[in-house]
Amino acid sequence: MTVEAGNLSFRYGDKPVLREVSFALTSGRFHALLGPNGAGKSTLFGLLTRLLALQQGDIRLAGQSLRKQPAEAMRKIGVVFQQNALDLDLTVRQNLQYHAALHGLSRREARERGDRELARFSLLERANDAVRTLNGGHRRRVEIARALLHNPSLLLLDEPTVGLDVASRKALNDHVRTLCKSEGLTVLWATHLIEEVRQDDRVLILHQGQLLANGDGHSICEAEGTSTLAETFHSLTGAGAS
Ligand SMILES: Nc1ncnc2c1ncn2[C@@H]1O[C@H](COP(=O)(O)OP(=O)(O)OP(=O)(O)O)[C@@H](O)[C@H]1O
Repeated sequence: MTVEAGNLSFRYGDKPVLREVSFALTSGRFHALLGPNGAGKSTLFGLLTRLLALQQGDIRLAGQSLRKQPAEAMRKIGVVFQQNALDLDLTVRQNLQYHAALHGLSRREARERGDRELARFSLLERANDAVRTLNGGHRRRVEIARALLHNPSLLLLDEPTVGLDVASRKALNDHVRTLCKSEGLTVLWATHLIEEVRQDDRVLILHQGQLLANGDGHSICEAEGTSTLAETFHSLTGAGAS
């Protein structure tokens, strides 16, 4: 699904947090939204998911304006927020069923789709376990499975690897990339960690509310005269390079 954001500006009170941010996401591609802490990534996610009301500019999902046809546009989105949003005392399957019911899926559909997603994440055997008994990496997988239950065509993930160890971070990142390829999903993955971004990704670099770079990693490096994205990120934001 295509996403077009035009001229987005946002302020909390009199504090500007996003400044005239414009970008387009290509259907079926993995996009990394890279920015240091406080860059405005979560605020941008808030606008994309309508948790925050647009103040200036517009967002079009598959050509539909969030200002004019919000409900229709929102149905195509799956979201994984930075904070855990699972009920720890419910089982994995109950969490999925609850979410599916919110999206109007029948019990049978919910069960079928839930099990399909869990199988894809190698978690089917944990379906009847309380989420509390899962490790952090598995909980995040359940959150992604849940976000995919209603067959969205855009998956938004806001720093989904926070709190995970290096191996789990890499596994989750690889998994979402595989999904992107196999399902034709459009993905926007927000992170402040350069190691989660690849040179051939579409990359958006956000710093202090401004989009400083937007394009495929190679072209961004070429434009900056650097050889790696880590160097580019460091030279643009002063962060991220070791
Ligand atoms: N509700 C709020 N009220 C006032 N300021 C806020 C609010 N939420 C965020 N901010 C400020 O807006 C700026 C952008 O925050 P945001 O959370 O969007 O950035 P981020 O890139 O997601 O960073 P992080 O990775 O730390 O969450 C920060 O300076 C933050 O302190």
